[in-house]
Amino acid sequence: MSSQPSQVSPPPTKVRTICCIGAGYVGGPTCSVIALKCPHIKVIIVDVNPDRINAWNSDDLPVFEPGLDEIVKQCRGKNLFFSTDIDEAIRQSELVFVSVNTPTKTSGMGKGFAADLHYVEASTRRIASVATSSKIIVEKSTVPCRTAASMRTILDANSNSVDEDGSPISFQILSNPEFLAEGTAIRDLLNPDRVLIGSLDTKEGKMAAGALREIYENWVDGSKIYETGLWSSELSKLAANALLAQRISSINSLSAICEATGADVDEVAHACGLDKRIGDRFLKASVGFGGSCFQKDILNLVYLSESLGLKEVADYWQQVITMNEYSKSRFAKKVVQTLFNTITMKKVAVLGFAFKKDTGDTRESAAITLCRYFRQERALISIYDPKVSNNQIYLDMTEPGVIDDGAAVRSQVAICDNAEDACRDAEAVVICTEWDEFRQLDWQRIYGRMKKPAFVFDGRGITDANKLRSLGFRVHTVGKGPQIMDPIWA
Ligand SMILES: NC(=O)c1ccc[n+]([C@@H]2O[C@H](COP(=O)([O-])OP(=O)(O)OC[C@H]3O[C@@H](n4cnc5c(N)ncnc54)[C@H](O)[C@@H]3O)[C@@H](O)[C@H]2O)c1
Ligand SMILES: O=c1ccn([C@@H]2O[C@H](COP(=O)(O)OP(=O)(O)O[C@H]3O[C@H](CO)[C@@H](O)[C@H](O)[C@H]3O)[C@@H](O)[C@H]2O)c(=O)[nH]1
Repeated sequence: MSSQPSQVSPPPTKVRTICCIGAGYVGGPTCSVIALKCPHIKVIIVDVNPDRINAWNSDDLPVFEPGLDEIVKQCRGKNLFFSTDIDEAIRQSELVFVSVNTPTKTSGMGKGFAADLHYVEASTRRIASVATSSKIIVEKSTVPCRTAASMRTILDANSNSVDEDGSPISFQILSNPEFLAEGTAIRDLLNPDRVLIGSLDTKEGKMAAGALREIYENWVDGSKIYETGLWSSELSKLAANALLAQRISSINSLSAICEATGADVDEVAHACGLDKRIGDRFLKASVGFGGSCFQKDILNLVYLSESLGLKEVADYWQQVITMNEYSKSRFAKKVVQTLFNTITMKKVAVLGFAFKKDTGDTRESAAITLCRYFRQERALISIYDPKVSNNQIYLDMTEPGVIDDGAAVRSQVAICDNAEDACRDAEAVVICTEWDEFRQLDWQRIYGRMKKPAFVFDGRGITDANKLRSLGFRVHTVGKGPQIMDPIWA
C-alpha cells in the first residue's frame, strides 16, 4: 500500500465477477442468462431471503419461466451461484446489479402512489459499507426518475474505503432498466428489442457504460444497445410501461362500446392494428391487466407528475388505472347480473389465477379482484390454475387484517387439480387467464356436468363462443356484441 493516497480509483473497465442483489423474477432470470452467455464471468445472485436462495439452489426454482430451469441447471455451480452472503459477493464483484423490489408505498408520504425505495436504499448502503474496490452499480429495479442521484449521494457519503493501492474507491451508477415480460422472460432476455444503458455524460460514466455494453455484446447486437443519459433511461422504463398499459386500457374501453353496440373488439383491434402507425400487438381486450409492474409504475409516474406540479399530466395517466379498475368491476357485474342478480351460494368456477399465462405470478392478477367480488356476493368459488400454488391462492384471497378470514376463505373457496373438476356442478365458468390448455377443454363434457343454464364468461377471448353456444352454453366474451342479438341468449 502506498503511504500517500493517490487519485480516486477509476471504475473498472473489465468485469470478471458480477453480483446481483435481489434473486426475484428479474434478478434470477436476467443474471442466469448473463451467466449462460458469458461463461468467462462469475455471476453471484444474492438475496436476504434464505428460502428463496435455497429454492434457487434446488430442483424446484422459486420462479417459473419457460426455459429457465435448463439455463440454471447448465450454469449453476460453474459460473452461476446463489447465496445469502451478500457482503462477500459485493466485495468480489466489479459490477453490482441492484434488482430489488420497488413496490408501491402503503403508508406515509405518497402512500398508494410513490415507489417504496427502502430496499434500493438498503442495498446501496450495504454496497457502500462493504466495498473495498471501485465498482459499477447498476440500477436494474424500476425506480423514479433521479433515483441514481440519491444512490450516488448515499454511496459517496458512506464509503471511506481505499483500494489495495491506497486510492479512494469510487462508484459509477448506471441505469439499465429491464423490459422482460413474465412468461416470456427467457425469450425476451435472449433476444431483447433493446438494451437501455443510462449513464452520466462524463468520461467515467461513459467508461462504466462501455463495460456494461461489453457484457451484453456477448449475445446482443450492438445496434440494439441504446446509451442515454441517466434520467432519460430511468424515465423511459416508466414511460414504456405506461404506454403499454395505456393500449390495454384503450382497447378495454372500446370493448365496452363493442358490447353495447354489436361491434366485435377483435375485429376493431385488427382493423386498427393494420395501420402501421398503430401496429397490431398489445391490443387484446381482456378482463383487465395485472402483473407487478403496470399499475405500480403508472402510479409512480402519477406521483412524479404531481410532485413536479403537473396535475393535468398526473390526471391523464391516472385514467389508465381507473379504466383498468372499471374493466374488472364491469366484468364482475356482468357475471352477477347475468346470473339473475345473485350468485349467493352458487358455485362459480374460476379458470386461471395467474395474471397471465406461462407464469405462476399472481401479483395484481385480475382473478384476485374478481374472486374478491364473488366472495362479497357470497358465491362458492372453485379455482383451477396450472401453476399457482394453493397456498398462494389462499394468501391472495384472504383480506389482510380481517380476523379469521383465512378460515372463512377456506370455507368459501375450493382449489381444484384440473379445470373439469373446478367446473363440476358450477353455474358459471369464468376464464381469467389465457392458459393454452383452456383452449382445448372438452366443453361438451363440462356442459354435461354443470348446472343449467350453464354460463361461460370469457375474460380473455380464447373460446369459440359459437361452438360453445351450439353445445348449450350461454356465453359472454369481453368486447363481443350485445347478447340481445343472440337468439340462444335472448
Ligand atoms: N417482475 C417483472 O416482470 C419485472 C420486469 C421488469 C422490471 N421489474 C422491476 O425489477 C425490480 C424487481 O422486481 P422482481 O419482480 O424481481 O421483485 P421480487 O420481489 O421478485 O424480487 C426482489 C428480491 O429482492 C430481495 N431483496 C429486497 N431487499 C434486499 C436487500 N436489501 N438485499 C438483498 N435482497 C433484497 C427480496 O428478498 C426479493 O427476493 C422491481 O423494481 C420491478 O419493478 C420487474
Ligand atoms: O394485449 C394485451 C396484452 C397484455 N394484457 C395483460 O396485461 C398484463 C401485463 O402483461 P405483459 O406486459 O405481457 O406482462 P408483464 O410481465 O407485466 O410485463 C410488463 O411489465 C414488465 C415489468 O416492468 C415490463 O418489463 C414488460 O416490458 C411489460 O410488458 C397481463 O395481465 C396481460 O394479460 C392484456 O390484457 N392485453
